Amino acid sequence: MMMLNKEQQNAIEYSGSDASLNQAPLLIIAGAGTGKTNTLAHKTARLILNGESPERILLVTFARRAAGELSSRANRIVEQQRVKERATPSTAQPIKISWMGTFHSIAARLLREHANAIGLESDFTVMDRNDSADMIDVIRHELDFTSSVKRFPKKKTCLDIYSRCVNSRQPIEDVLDAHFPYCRQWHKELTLLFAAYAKAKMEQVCLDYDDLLLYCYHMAQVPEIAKQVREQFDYILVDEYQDTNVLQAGILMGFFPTGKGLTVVGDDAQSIYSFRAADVDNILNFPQQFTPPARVISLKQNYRSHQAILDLSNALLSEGDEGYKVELFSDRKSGIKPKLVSVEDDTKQAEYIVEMVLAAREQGIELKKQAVLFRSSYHSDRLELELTRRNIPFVKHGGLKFLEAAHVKDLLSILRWADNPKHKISAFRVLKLLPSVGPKIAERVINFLYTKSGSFNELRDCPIPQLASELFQALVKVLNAIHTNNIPWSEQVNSVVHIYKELLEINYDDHFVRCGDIEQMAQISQQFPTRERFLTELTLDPPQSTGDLAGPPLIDDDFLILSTVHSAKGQEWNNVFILNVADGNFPNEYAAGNKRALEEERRLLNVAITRAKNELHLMQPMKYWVPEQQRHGDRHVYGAKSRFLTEGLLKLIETCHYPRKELNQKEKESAKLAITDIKKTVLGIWDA
Ligand SMILES: Nc1ncnc2c1ncn2[C@@H]1O[C@H](COP(=O)(O)OP(=O)(O)OP(=O)(O)O)[C@@H](O)[C@H]1O
Repeated sequence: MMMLNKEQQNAIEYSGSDASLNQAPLLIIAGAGTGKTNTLAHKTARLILNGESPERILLVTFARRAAGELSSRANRIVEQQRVKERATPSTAQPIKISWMGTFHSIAARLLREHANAIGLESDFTVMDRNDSADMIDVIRHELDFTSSVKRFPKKKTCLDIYSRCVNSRQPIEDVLDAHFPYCRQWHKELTLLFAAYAKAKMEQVCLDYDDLLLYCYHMAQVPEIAKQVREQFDYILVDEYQDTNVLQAGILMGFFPTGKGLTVVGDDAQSIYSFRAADVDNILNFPQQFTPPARVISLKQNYRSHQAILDLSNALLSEGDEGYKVELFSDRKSGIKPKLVSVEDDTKQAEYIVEMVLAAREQGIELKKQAVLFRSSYHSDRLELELTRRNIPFVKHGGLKFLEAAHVKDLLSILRWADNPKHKISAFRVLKLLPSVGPKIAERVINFLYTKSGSFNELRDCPIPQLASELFQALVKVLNAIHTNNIPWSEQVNSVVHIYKELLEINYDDHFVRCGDIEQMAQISQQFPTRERFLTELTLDPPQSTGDLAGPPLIDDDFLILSTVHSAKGQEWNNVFILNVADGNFPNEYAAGNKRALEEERRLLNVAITRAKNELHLMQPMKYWVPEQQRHGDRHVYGAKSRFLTEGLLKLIETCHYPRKELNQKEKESAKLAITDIKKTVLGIWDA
């Protein structure tokens, strides 16, 4: 078992739950790679080994994957310890912490448990973001906001505004002023729209992501319920606290106002979710919320990267405005200096990466120990082409989600509709899969169901075009059987798959390809104990691919990792390449005039840098491709040197050009300046 350092040990042993000692809650400020996950796993294991009941531990993580990882690590530690104590293999069952998951999934469970006390139906459906946007879209039209000459904000923008208001608990005027100034004129209409949206969700017994937190926040302020929840848990461990928003912090404070048994872990220098209204002040102000203030333990020893990489991270953060709490150090004092590689364009960028990745593999570093990180999903387009051409396997994280594939959505819609007959959006989607059924007929069927108070059985008498009749009757049978739980959960998805395969064939030319996903989905569903848990968890934290839920791929599979920086959080690789480190991208052009936004960009680059163990390559193309720009269509943009790469940082980096050419002394001097701004200026003359 690995040796824990002193700070890790202190954090693990600090209980924080002994009221007689007037113990304060605990804040662990853990810099990148300092063993945050490890410390939390040890802390959980220690509680179990001390005889605490797993049932009374609440574990809140940022993503479902992190919860699973934490629990299996804690299990391994408990197992090792038990074996050590008895010197024989343990026969005890693995520990099961049933109350673990994201804020959203914990909120959903608590709301269902206390639904009756707060006037909520316990069988509410959780809507995903696309469904929410679609519902808003319908209401926008119904309210006739879209027929005016001036363009009303798009459905996704409306949803973003709504979401910001809810998650930041700010009035709509303030949100519009701060984040959507171009929508200010629509303030009245948006208010009406959001009121109608809230009402429609209630009528259809649906909660969206933001509602889960909003309802839970209000529930946490009800003293009787807060007391019950408080008495249910002795220990509350919260990971990635830097990415919580005020609503999430309010939920914690509402349920656990004294902070007894509360430990939160986070890194102020990795807060990168302000677009979801995350507020870095939550972690900075945490200690002062309590009397006595929370105890703070900082983890500074980084076990991931060598010192040259940490020097770069420390320098980047020290030039920021926030006064970050932790300066990292490593025992590995020597290592290859990070590289800044300038290339002509994204074609050369891709060539360089392929060359370096293959060379590293020759030296025994597997592909999956190397990663290419980027800010936006499309940045890897050119590289993906090159990898495919050269037959180099890769897996991409972030970007289009598996659940967004049309056929997977269809399947889930059938199940969701069966679960909640009032779920109009799912009903609409499912009915339109039937031959000869368009929006009008679908609407008629849904209204018919409403008049029959939601009993699927009654739908058998609903008039339907001849061509759809047989499939419709079969569908109604399945919906009814599932809704009434006439067939057990273990068979429900299979019965949906059975009927859906016929619909798949009618609706998609490439149905053979899609069939595999559908069968996998049926398998995956069996990892969840109930239909409700399956639908809720999948909606809240969609897997990126079926592989995400199906467990690790085969041992001999090797593939390069491509990931957005946001999806790379919490991970590490031997060699890391960061694409398009240029102004306009790192930092993003929209952040340029805003101090707080600029700081978040700094943290984003920091997250990317601190994923690397040994080699770090910052790629600096002079121009790179940007598809579908609103005003310009596809085009190349010219990347000027990133403003984060100051003189101070450049001293810590080795700069080079690819393809390599020998530079004379004069060229070396001028290369340091990376004078690409001139091209940008010249082009800028013609910008509208
Ligand atoms: N005490 C220790 N001794 C040796 N290695 C350690 C120790 N603690 C953690 N590590 C190793 O350090 C690496 C980083 O740990 P971990 O992933 O838990 O860090 P983290 O704080 O969650 O990082 P980040 O916030 O950057 O994602 C892992 O490879 C882990 O095994």
